[in-house]
Amino acid sequence: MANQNKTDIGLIGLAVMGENLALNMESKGWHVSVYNRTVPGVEEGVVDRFMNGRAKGKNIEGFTDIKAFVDSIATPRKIMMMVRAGSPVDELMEQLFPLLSPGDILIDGGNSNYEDTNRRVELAESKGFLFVGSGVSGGEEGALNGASIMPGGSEQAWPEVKPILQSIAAKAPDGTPCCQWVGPAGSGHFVKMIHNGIEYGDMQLIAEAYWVMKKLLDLNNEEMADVFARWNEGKLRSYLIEITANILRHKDKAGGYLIDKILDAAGQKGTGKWSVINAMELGMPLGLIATAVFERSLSAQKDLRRLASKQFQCQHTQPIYNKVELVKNIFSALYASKLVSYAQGFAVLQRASDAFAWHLDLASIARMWRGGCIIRSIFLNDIAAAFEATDKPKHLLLAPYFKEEMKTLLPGWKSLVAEAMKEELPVPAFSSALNYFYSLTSADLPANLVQAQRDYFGAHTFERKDELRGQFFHENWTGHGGDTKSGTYNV
Ligand SMILES: NC(=O)C1=CN([C@@H]2O[C@H](COP(=O)(O)OP(=O)(O)OC[C@H]3O[C@@H](n4cnc5c(N)ncnc54)[C@H](OP(=O)(O)O)[C@@H]3O)[C@@H](O)[C@H]2O)C=CC1
Ligand SMILES: O=C(CO)[C@H](O)[C@H](O)COP(=O)(O)O
Repeated sequence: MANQNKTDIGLIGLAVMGENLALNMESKGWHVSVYNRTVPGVEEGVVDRFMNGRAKGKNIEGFTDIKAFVDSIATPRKIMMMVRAGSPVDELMEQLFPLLSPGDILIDGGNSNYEDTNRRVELAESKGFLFVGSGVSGGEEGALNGASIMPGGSEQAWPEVKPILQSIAAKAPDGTPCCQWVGPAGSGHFVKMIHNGIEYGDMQLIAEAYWVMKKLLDLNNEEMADVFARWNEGKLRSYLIEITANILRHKDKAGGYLIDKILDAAGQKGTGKWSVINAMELGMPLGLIATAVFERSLSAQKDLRRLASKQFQCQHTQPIYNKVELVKNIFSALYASKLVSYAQGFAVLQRASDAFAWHLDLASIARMWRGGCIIRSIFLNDIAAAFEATDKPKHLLLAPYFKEEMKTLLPGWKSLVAEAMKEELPVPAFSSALNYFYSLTSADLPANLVQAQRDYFGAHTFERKDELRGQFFHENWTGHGGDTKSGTYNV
């Protein structure tokens, strides 16, 4: 009786994601309470605008008082927060704690840092509540019609939240919901962070493909849109390739193409940077995503680039390339580099899973990303299949299918990078991926010299090829050093 007339779920934060998720939930038959803070003179009337606008006539209750909002929800309460990541989540939790009952569930659907989520899961559980840190991807459209949802944290909460979260998730082509339990603590947000890092990589790679077509082939926007649209029918079929074709065709209200009027200074909200920081912490190479992050940073230094461009005139020859052949090579560079990026990203997930005992199911993660999210693409099926194989690959690029793909793509890929370098045209992600591939496939690397240098100046020791691994040696390189060695730990 206590739950009579109460709502099924509460949602806090009526910005683009929260508003659309609330409507999505309602459309799946859930009775929803919504709340947004009111900041006098700054942020007023958000709830009223929603309730009198898109939520009008729907099974949604709006609240501006947080206690009334909490009281309106059936217990155990499920409250999803879709607010700006960082301190707003902590502030909200502090406001909510005194209003909750034991067993209530908080879901953070924002792009929170996974270490914050680790802490919040512990804090909420210490107070008798459950906490789910869930990545949500899909932007405005996904939030409304089906997102990819990556929940982790208090596992006890999963049976309670599963029906709602899976109902609002996208469905993969085989009908499975793109929402499965990821693992404990902040694992859901870690997975979302790597998803976003891969998103950065995909976007940079597509941007480089666009740039080569524009600068070396002199293709116009419609011609480039045709190429992307054609690629979207094949192995590169993906949401980002599809929207790139649409973006290139989009006309500005004032005339001309909008793409040509957008300033080339990219923004970033942190998840790409965190991916790289965490990969470094785990000792894992994530060079393609790092390159994508740094390229956004360099793009933002527009004034400096403008100045530098006047002092070093880059030498582009006239476009004399064979269009068909160059477009084929761009395809090879894009597809092969994308494979490298996903291989790097999944390797970081595996390392994090091992380091934090999360037991991540990489195939399930790949399947979850097939629908709803920004990086959804056809080739995630092949990635899932590779991780599901009985003979699990040590590295994604060593899975039989991808190994053959790389062999086919390599000639066009390296030719494209060489051509672009000669033309002084930046293709940092294509070349970062190629260098990674060359290093990965080199049994020998010049790191012997790095080790010698470290030992020469700091007695950091080295292992020898002619001795068993794990034994560390120091050489008295100058004849006047001592025998004392530095520690052999790696940080
Ligand atoms: N936009 C996107 O494509 C995606 C966003 N996300 C994540 O979802 C979350 C919501 O994103 P989005 O909808 O884009 O909007 P924003 O990231 O702009 O977040 C705005 C919301 O946060 C609320 N907020 C900000 N500060 C506070 C605070 N101190 N206390 C309470 N509420 C606060 C705002 O309330 P107010 O209106 O009062 O300012 C508003 O409801 C973010 O974590 C974002 O990273 C995830 C996937 C995709
Ligand atoms: O999470 C997302 C999609 O999955 C967001 O769109 C993401 O915040 C975009 O990141 P950035 O602003 O750093 O480009």
